[in-house]
Amino acid sequence: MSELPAGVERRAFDGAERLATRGEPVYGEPTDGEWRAWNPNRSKLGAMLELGMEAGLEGGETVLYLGAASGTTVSHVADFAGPTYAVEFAARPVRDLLETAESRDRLFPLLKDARKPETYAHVVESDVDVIVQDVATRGQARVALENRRFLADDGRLLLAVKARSEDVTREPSAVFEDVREELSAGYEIVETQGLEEYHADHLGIVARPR
Ligand SMILES: C[S@@+](CC[C@H](N)C(=O)[O-])C[C@H]1O[C@@H](n2cnc3c(N)ncnc32)[C@H](O)[C@@H]1O
Repeated sequence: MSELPAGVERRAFDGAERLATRGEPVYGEPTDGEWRAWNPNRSKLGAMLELGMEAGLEGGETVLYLGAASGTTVSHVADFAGPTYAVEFAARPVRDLLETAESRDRLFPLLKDARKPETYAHVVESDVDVIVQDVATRGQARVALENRRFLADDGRLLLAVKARSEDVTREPSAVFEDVREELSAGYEIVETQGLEEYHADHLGIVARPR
């Protein structure tokens, strides 16, 4: 089991041990004082941590988060990380994301398309420590490759691949194999693990830039 980053703890909520961060609640999750439970069923990164994947997070990192939606996961990230740039291209969830960011001064929502990194390259600092990606769109490997330019040489990609977003008709394992293959053009894969305990047909990938 890899260690949890500083600022993420296992704590008891109603008698059950759960991951938790400190911050304002966002999606109706249980709280205990300033701690809020991190629901792995609603968060691929939460599932990756729950499963003990080698995310390499220590806390305080600079993060580029792709596919932030309304902020369920990125709010937890901004609770323990440093500057957290949250890219989401759908206007509606970004409205909620902006609200989430009000109580988090290290969270920077960006209404941008993750396939067009040149449109936010002037905002996101270079050499980020971590890219977290959960875009649920076709071309997930390409998105990771195109955003690699932001990642420090010793940085990490924490990627959740949704098989059905690539092709609903194919076997997830075949889709995952293709994604791994395509990713290898720019990344060395450190670890993969199926997330099905929490998210059907999703693969968690930890990778380093080549
Ligand atoms: C599964 S949801 C993300 C959930 C979120 N990561 C969480 O855990 O709270 C996928 C999101 O990716 C967004 N998305 C898909 N393609 C995108 C793109 N090219 N650029 C930015 N966001 C994208 C969708 O609008 C959607 O909100």
